[in-house]
Amino acid sequence: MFSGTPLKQRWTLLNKIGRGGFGEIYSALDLETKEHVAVKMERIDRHKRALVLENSIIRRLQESKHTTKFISSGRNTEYKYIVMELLGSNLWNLKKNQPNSRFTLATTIKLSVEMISAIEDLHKIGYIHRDIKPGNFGIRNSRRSKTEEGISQSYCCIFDFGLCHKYLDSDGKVKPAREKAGFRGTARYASINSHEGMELGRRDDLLSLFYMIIEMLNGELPWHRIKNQEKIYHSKKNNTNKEMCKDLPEEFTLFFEHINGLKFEDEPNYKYLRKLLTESYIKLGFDENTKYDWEINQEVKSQKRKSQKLKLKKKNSRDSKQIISSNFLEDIDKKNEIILPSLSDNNIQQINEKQLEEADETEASSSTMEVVDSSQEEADGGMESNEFDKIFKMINEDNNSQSVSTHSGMKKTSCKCIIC
Ligand SMILES: Nc1ncnc2c1ncn2[C@@H]1O[C@H](COP(=O)(O)OP(=O)(O)OP(=O)(O)O)[C@@H](O)[C@H]1O
Repeated sequence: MFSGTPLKQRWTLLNKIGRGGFGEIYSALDLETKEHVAVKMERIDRHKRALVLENSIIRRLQESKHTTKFISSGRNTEYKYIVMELLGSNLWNLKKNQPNSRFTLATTIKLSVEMISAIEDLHKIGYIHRDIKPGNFGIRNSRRSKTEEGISQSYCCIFDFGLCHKYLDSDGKVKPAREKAGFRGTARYASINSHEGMELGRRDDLLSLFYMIIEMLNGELPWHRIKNQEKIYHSKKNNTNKEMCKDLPEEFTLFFEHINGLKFEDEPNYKYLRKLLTESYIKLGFDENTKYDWEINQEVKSQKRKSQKLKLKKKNSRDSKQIISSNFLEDIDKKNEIILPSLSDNNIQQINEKQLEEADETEASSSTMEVVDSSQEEADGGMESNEFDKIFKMINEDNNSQSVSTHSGMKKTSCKCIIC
């Protein structure tokens, strides 16, 4: 599909990382900075020009720390494209990888506070999103959490502005609602107003966010398995917010009540919503050091890796000692003369490194490794090491032992130690 020629002689497309209703997203290499970026493409002949709108919104949102950094845009004979900062996983994929496909309260609240700000920033420039869903929020690599100027940026970013709608007129006033506007968005997260074909306003983005929050916490929404849009609408009507919030801190009910009480033209109180969630976060005993779920998973994984490496190291060390001591005993039985491989620290290290590499590969394909208590391992290994040292010491300390190098590089040792 692509000629392989870098876009503007600068960005070489690598892999497809996303595909949506409006286009395709690729990771690409910036030949100038050597950094990876994201490129969103849309066919030039597409009659709905979502990418043009998206381009304009991303550029206007650059003041916000909750969106991707705009890098460039352009077109070739087949495609229009936007080059932007490459984010990490979207929230849908992150949630899917959690146990029971749900986030903890701490992670959900932290993300929600950021998402409220992202939505507020978009509203401030006069647009509503109309497609708030987990696939449209991405996590910024923490490495990039500061701009070149050193300004700290948000961890959670909003993207995909192809369905946005301008709700403010040129005087900054809310445009009057159309009688019938038609359904917009993704059925699972769309507000009831959208199902009823009403003009969507700022409240509707937040109502979609509310559904997202419930889904992040419960794993799924009551209409999760329903495909038919009409049936989803009825399920939303039948499932009261009270029911959905019943096991959650009361702040979630207050959150819903605030947005549900808004009229089309009303401005949501974003600050109040953030405050509600933050209060609940503090009450639950979390603080700024509380980690996101995937960061904890990462730590557990790396702990497992470390323990596994340690376990292998100990095993290798044990094996080499056993080989040496059993060879030693066999040989001295036979002829009062032994041949010891010259296992210098270096050799042992090389063998260990190789086996550790193999272990790493094995681990990459296995997700169910046991966590080993490394402190216990340390103690076990230490004891055997002493036994090993003892035998070696006996050999080395024997005044009568002589050693000569053979042509194969092995040490031929004539031994008269106390064991013999
Ligand atoms: N800047 C980015 N960095 C990393 N991944 C991205 C970026 N932009 C988009 N993606 C990935 O591509 C997916 C689709 O992107 P986007 O939602 O912008 O496309 P779309 O065609 O409008 O999709 P949809 O029709 O599903 O709304 C996202 O869910 C995300 O996983």
